[in-house]
Amino acid sequence: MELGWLLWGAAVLLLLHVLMGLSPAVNFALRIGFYSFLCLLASALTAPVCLLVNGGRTVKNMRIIRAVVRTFKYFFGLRFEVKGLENFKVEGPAIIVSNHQSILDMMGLMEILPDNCVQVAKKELMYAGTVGLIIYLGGVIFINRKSTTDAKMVMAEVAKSMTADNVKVWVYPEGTRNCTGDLLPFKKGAFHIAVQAQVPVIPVVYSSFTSFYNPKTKLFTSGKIKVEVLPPIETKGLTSDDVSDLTDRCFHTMRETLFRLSGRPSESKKSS
Ligand SMILES: CCCCCCCCCCCCCCCC(=O)SCCNC(=O)CCNC(=O)[C@H](O)C(C)(C)COP(=O)(O)OP(=O)(O)OC[C@H]1O[C@@H](n2cnc3c(N)ncnc32)[C@H](O)[C@@H]1OP(=O)(O)O
Ligand SMILES: CCCCCCCC/C=C\CCCCCCCC(=O)OC[C@@H](O)COP(=O)(O)O
Repeated sequence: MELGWLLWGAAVLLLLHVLMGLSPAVNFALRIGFYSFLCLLASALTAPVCLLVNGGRTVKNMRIIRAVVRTFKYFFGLRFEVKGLENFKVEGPAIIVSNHQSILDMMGLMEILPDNCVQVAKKELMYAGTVGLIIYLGGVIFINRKSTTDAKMVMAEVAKSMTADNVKVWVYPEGTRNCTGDLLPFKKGAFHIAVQAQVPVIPVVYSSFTSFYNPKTKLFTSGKIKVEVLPPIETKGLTSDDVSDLTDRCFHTMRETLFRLSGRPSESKKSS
C-alpha cells in the first residue's frame, strides 16, 4: 500500500519534471498556479490564527502574515539582497512607495515590511477568496481605482488616521503591475497623503525581475532580487502645490536606482 503511494508520488513528480522541461509555457503556468495555490492555502490556514491571536482586522496581523509569506521564497528559489533597512527607522508614520512588477511582489514586500505598516490595494483584491480575507484581516486599505473622488476620500481619511494610529502606509505609485524593467509614470495619491499628513516618503526599489520572470516570454526560473530602501524625503512645510514636484523627484530617484540595481545604463549616461 505505502509502496503504491510512493510510486504514484514519483510518477507525478516525473510527469511535472517532464512537462516543465518540455515547455516554458507549462513550466510558467505550473509555477504561477502553485504560487496562487500557496497564497490561497496559506491564507486559509493563517486567517484563523490571526483571529485567535488578535481578534479581528488589525495591522498587528501583518506580523503573522509576514512570517508566513517569508517562507515562500524557498519554494521558488528566490533570493533577496537588501540594503538600506536603517532608512525605515524614522520616528512615527511615513509613506513607503515602491515599484510593482508582479503578483510575486508580495514576497519582496513581506521580506522587508516594517512593523505597523499597511498597504493600499485595489478593492477587487477583497474578493480574491481567502487571500482577500487575509488582506482584510491585515488592515489593508482598499481603494476604488475607477473613481478618483472615492479614492481621494479614502486617502484623506488615511492621512488623518495614520498619524493618530502611528502606522506607515505602503503605496505602489505606478498603480498597477508593470514588468518591463522600467517605471510607469507615478500616480499622485501617495504624495498627496504624505503632504497632507506631513510625513516623510521612503522610496523602496526592487531590481528588475526580467532576467528570471517574464510573463510575455513565459520565463520563470530562480533568481536574485536586489532591494534598496532609500533615504526618507521630508515633506514638512510642503503644500498641495508641491505634490507634482515631490512626485517627479521621487520618480527620478527611483528610476535611477532601478536601472543601477538592474545593471541597465541610466538614461543620462546613455545619452552622454
Ligand atoms: C498568508 C498568505 C498571504 C498571501 C498574500 C498576502 C498579501 C498581503 C499584502 C497585500 C498587499 C496588496 C498590494 C496590492 C497592490 C495593489 O492593489 S496596486 C493598485 C492599487 N493602488 C494604487 O492604485 C495606488 C496608486 N494610485 C494612486 O495613488 C492614484 O493617485 C489614485 C488615488 C488611485 C487616483 O487615481 P487617478 O485618478 O488615476 O490618479 P492621478 O492622476 O494620480 O490623480 C488624478 C488627480 O487627482 C489628484 N489626486 C490624487 N490623489 C489625491 C489625493 N489623495 N488627494 C488630493 N488629490 C489627489 C491628482 O493630483 C490629480 O490631479 P492633477 O494633479 O492632475 O490636477
Ligand atoms: C472565490 C474566489 C476565488 C478567487 C481566486 C483568486 C485567486 C488569487 C489567488 C492568489 C494570487 C496571489 C495574490 C497575492 C496578492 C497579489 C496582489 C497584487 O499584486 O495585486 C495586483 C494589483 O496590485 C494590481 O493589479 P493590476 O496589475 O492593475 O491588475
